[in-house]
Amino acid sequence: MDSLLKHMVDMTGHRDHTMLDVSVISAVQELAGARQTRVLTLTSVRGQLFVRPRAIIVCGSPARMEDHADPSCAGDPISLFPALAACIARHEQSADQVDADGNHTLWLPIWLGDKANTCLEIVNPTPYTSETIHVVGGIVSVYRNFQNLLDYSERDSLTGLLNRKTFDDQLAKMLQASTAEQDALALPPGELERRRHNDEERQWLAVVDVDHFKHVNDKFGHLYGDEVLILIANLLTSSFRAQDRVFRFGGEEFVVLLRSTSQANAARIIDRFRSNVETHEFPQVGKVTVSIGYVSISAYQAPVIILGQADQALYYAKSHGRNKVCHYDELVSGGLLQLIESNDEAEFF
Ligand SMILES: Nc1nc2c(ncn2[C@@H]2O[C@H](COP(=O)(O)OP(=O)(O)OP(=O)(O)O)[C@@H](O)[C@H]2O)c(=O)[nH]1
Repeated sequence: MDSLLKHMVDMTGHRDHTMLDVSVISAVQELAGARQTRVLTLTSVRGQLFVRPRAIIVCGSPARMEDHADPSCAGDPISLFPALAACIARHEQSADQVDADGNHTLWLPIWLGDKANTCLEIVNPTPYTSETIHVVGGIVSVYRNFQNLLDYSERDSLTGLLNRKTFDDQLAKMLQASTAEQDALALPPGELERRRHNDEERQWLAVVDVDHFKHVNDKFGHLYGDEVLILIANLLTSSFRAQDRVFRFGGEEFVVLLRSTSQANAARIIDRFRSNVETHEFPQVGKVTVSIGYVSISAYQAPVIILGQADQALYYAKSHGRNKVCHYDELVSGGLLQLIESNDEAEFF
């Protein structure tokens, strides 16, 4: 019981999804005496569910997060896990299976309403006792409640998108990934960006701002204004990939982090979203447009500089007709904007 309490205190002491994952699999591993425990992410891509491990603990080793060579890959199709697929389809609390080697696998989806984005997977050479299932079930309930709380603090209450607080963490993670790539190639700072060609994959940041939104509020009232923001949030979520991240920055401004794509693709994907908004019929309000500024993310630039560059491109779009997408680097190389220097002083603006 002491051990259970210790794990509960540890799990509920975190304010971060990664640490919570590590903590929950450590607890389950020890209390179930399992051979291996994993946290799986369940992602829906165009109606198909995919399974991707995000944390793992193997008996005798510490828990660790799973690294993925291709962050844009959603994982394996759920059809490779037939027992889990049936469990999700029937909205059940657990599924189990014994494989040819006699290993028992137990899956416990974490249901939040009618969606399960996370699942625990426990593998054991022997069947689970009812006491083990009972204890693990209790941990899963605490995990679910705590995930719910973390989600609540990370999301904007109007649109359900990630909020500004979460943006700082996510951008830092993307910059770290970019730095790791540079370090792996043993290149001096900035060299990776210099060597890149237009068709190479990079990370991107786009700032999206609704055009003449004040006019929407003034003419139709705040409730219709709010509805426009919710519908634009839905268009953002459906226009970008599950691996990209969409944030509401406040007011009528949104930020998108696009993972690993070429310049041509980034331009195409971002313009497709702009066009999706332009062609959407907003109830009562009719037509609404957005302006967008975007920039590639460089590991050696401060977040404030990256945001400042995307903002400059956005303001260029606003002052040149709106309903436009502008690429910061293109504006600079075309002599239409001045380069923002990434020196230490600039960070303080
Ligand atoms: N309904 C609603 N309005 C909001 C919210 N947050 C900010 N606003 C309004 O958004 C409007 C933003 O107006 P401006 O900054 O002048 O920008 P704009 O009218 O979109 O003009 P441009 O950006 O130049 O195209 C203001 O009227 C704010 O009151 C919100 O959560 N809901």
